[in-house]
Amino acid sequence: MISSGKDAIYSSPLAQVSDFRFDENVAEVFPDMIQRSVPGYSTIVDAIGQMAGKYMQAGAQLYDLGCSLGAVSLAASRYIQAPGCQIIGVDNSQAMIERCQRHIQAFKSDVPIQLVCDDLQNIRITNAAMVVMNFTLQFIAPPQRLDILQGIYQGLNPGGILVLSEKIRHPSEAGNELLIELHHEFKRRNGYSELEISQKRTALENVMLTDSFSQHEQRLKQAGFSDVLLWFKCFNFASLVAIK
Ligand SMILES: C[S@@+](CC[C@H](N)C(=O)[O-])C[C@H]1O[C@@H](n2cnc3c(N)ncnc32)[C@H](O)[C@@H]1O
Ligand SMILES: O=C(O)C(=O)C[C@]1(C(=O)O)C=C[C@@H](O)C=C1
Repeated sequence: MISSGKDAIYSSPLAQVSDFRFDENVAEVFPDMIQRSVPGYSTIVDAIGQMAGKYMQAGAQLYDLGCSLGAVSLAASRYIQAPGCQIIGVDNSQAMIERCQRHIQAFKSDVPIQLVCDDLQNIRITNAAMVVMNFTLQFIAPPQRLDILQGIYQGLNPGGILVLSEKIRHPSEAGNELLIELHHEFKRRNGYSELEISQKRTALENVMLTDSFSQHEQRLKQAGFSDVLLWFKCFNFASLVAIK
């Protein structure tokens, strides 16, 4: 593993909080940031690996869209047993892809992992037994989300799955506020200050637009998926499996 630091990006008062970007500063502290920000992150990544062990068929591809530092790709590579598989990790952040390459080299995966630095919307999915978007779709402009899911559906082999993890919004205001408060308390317990929590919330406001569970379910069905299941939820973080 290459060295990575502690997330202190929002720890000092900023004159103006700019929109959140997956740049060099974020890439450098990303393992710490995501672990302390997303309840159940390690559980989710490991379970996605287990699903790769079950669903990957001989000669098929797994796409990890918005792969960041490759946590999902590496977890999948530890569980895949089927011969001749390939993992394709895609991210449009150069800083993430460069670090991801170093992580993967350090790990020496048995399954080949190919990295592509591009907008995931330019990637044609083919011969896929599994596609993963682990906290990535939330960063795509809402009008483009259905198109992306349709492309994934078309590129999946019969019986293939999409794992979609997202921060979600509860439809009622009171219910949503409760989930947000529980999430903020999770962050406090992981050492984030009120200033860090509020400045990051501002930074994410325009770039991370969340949908409700039923919006996700409806869109996945509209894209063609025959079954959609919620397999993980903690506060306002959820992970779904959509089966072709
Ligand atoms: C929250 S992180 C994903 C975490 C990662 N999947 C994991 O499990 O550790 C979101 C990632 O999606 C990438 N991303 C956002 N929009 C993208 C796009 N249009 N195309 C490709 N990657 C994108 C970001 O650069 C970032 O690395
Ligand atoms: O920190 C938050 O409040 C988040 O919403 C978490 C979240 C995510 O869901 O992707 C946002 C940005 C960072 O990439 C890490 C985690």
